[in-house]
Amino acid sequence: MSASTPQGLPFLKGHGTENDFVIIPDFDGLLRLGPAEVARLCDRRAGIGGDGLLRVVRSARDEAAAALAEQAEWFMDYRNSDGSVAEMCGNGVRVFARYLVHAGLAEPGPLAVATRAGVRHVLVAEDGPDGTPGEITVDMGRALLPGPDDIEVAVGERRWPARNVNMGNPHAVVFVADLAQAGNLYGAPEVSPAEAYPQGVNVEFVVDRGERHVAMRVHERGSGETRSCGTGTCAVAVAAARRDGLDPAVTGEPVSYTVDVPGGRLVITEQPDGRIAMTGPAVLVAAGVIEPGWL
Ligand SMILES: N[C@@H](CCC[C@H](N)C(=O)O)C(=O)O
Repeated sequence: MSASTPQGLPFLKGHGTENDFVIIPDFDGLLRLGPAEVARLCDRRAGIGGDGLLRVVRSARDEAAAALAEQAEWFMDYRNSDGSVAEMCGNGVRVFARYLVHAGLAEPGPLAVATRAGVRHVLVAEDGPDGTPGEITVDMGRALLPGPDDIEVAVGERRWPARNVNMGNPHAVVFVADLAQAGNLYGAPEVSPAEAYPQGVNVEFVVDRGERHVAMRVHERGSGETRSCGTGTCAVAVAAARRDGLDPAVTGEPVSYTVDVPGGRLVITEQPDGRIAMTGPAVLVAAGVIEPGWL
């Protein structure tokens, strides 16, 4: 038995600040989606198209999440568009929560989602009276700021020092004078020392827009340049706060940054206990059926 029907495999398409995903409901974990199948589905010309894929499966039905099943009924099996697996996706988890509510699998309000980085607690706001979808806030956990201190990112002849921030997945955050300095980002920026990121890295380029307000571009591991990265915005907010001499653990006061991305805006708040809340939109745009036999 598979998640396919005789008519084909149901899918949806959604995005969070234009970081877009193919959503595959596979509640009982019956599908075998390897890297090649994921890359085909995410192909923007020959497939559905997306920066990544979200497989919706009961935690108890996937060995990667079975241990979390008591805490979170649903597991977000996230893959990058090249088919690689990543620990966490901040925009993806908002879209995932939107799907659960849309499908009647969860109510608006608090909701737990299992991810490879652990359980994430999500708050889905009620839709507005005019039907405008409510924003979604995610407790993204704590940032780790591991060494080394000598990380450098290079694009062409330009080099910058970078901050290593781990949000469950790895990030290198670079402050630049102008976002255009990152170039076309058709290829991955060079990051050194390579040993700092044995599994690859997401790279954020950041400029200041105002007080506690920054803008960024991102080159994502496994997906290339995208129009947003939720975990990246959290990494950027923490790196910007430390650069600005702000640490909620020291002051006892939460610190918020507005982070603009090419696809929209996210608000990131770090609490004195180090937990980071990300608030932003999530949109479902289409639903359909993949032709039987195509995949
Ligand atoms: N777009 C995501 C991050 C997706 C995973 C990333 N490409 C990685 O490989 O770590 C987000 O919104 O956080």
